[in-house]
Amino acid sequence: MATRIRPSSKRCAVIGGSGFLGRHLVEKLLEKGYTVTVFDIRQSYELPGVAFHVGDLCDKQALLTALQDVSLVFHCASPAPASDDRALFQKVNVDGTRIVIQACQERGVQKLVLTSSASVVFEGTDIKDGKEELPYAKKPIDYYTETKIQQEKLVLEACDKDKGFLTVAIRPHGIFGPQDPQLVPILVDTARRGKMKFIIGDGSNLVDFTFVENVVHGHILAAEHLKPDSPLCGKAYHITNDEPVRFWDFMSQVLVGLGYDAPRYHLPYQLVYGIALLLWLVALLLRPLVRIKPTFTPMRVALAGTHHYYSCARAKEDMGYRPPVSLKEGITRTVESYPHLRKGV
Ligand SMILES: NC(=O)C1=CN([C@@H]2O[C@H](COP(=O)(O)OP(=O)(O)OC[C@H]3O[C@@H](n4cnc5c(N)ncnc54)[C@H](O)[C@@H]3O)[C@@H](O)[C@H]2O)C=CC1
Ligand SMILES: CC(C)CCC[C@@H](C)[C@H]1CC[C@H]2C3=C(CC[C@]12C)[C@@]1(C)CCC(=O)C[C@@H]1CC3
Repeated sequence: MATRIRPSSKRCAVIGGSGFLGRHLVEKLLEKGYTVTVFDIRQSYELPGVAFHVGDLCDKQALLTALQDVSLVFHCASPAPASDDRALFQKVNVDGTRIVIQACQERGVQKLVLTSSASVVFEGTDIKDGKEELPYAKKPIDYYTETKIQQEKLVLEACDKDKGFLTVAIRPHGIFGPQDPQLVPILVDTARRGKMKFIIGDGSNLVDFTFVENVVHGHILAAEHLKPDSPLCGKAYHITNDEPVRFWDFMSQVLVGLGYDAPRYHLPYQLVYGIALLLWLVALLLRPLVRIKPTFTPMRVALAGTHHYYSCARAKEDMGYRPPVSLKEGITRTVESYPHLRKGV
């Protein structure tokens, strides 16, 4: 009788592996002896031993080809939050994630680890030491968050021990580190245009910024602890640096590290949020004629002016998570990795 040979548990695929988090994850997986396939709409680098499949995750056939003999899938693909494109978020994060789940099941993949976001519970008001039990945001702050909620629900509901298909969601927050295309580049661009002089609110709001290697560590721990009898099945986990920091202190440390002045003048939060909302509406109305991309979007202003930090006690308890890199060390390594963004360069 022919027996089906299960693929090795060290054969994995990283969907979105050409991105910021994806690439760091791929490098660490290789270091740990995994065989890695990357599936992404673009190929942004080359690495010996990594098989690249360029394709759209909405294309099931392309996914089925890439997932052959793979037992573990990390899904960390998403359109960038800044794209603010409702149809694209729906297509990739929701419809595309359904296709990822189907392709995994058809290919006999045993474990699916989703990169979700701690923002799935954020509605623009303070969250202090937020636990995973917090309800999903009823009024998500933007289309990106709205579809990340639906994506996470789809993946967690697909967990089925009887069918041998296990799922878990990692919720990182404010990922930063070398090669990040978002946080530091946007910050420096705003500073170069003379717009980083102001602190929104009183500057005392605490938030999580998480070094990318810690987020990678959380993903790999989750994959390795995800077993039929483990508490991880079908659950979400916050992965943070476990060192909440004042939003404006973090911004100032990065800016000063790169030779720019720290923001100094305070502006009332409600006023800036109102202006950002107005600009966003104007940009939306003018979209058929001209594409305007405001720097201070309502989402960014809300993130800059409220408390939003999360407890990672569940990850500590269930998978022994401890952040390997401190915030101080993470900031130093990040600043050193952007010599081209230094003031005057
Ligand atoms: N950067 C952050 O602060 C946070 C990010 N996340 C999540 O982490 C994940 C990774 O984010 P980053 O690395 O920051 O973003 P990124 O933009 O650097 O990487 C995303 C990757 O997904 C790929 N992709 C997009 N659409 C695709 C499609 N249709 N088919 C195949 N590949 C596609 C992109 O080409 C890109 O390489 C995302 O799911 C994001 O929602 C969660 C919390 C915070
Ligand atoms: C212009 C300034 C007020 C702010 C500049 C920095 C911002 C670009 C970043 C500060 C917090 C970041 C953040 C994200 C993107 C970049 C920031 C807004 C996310 C929205 C990325 C995707 C997520 O899932 C949540 C993140 C929260 C923090």
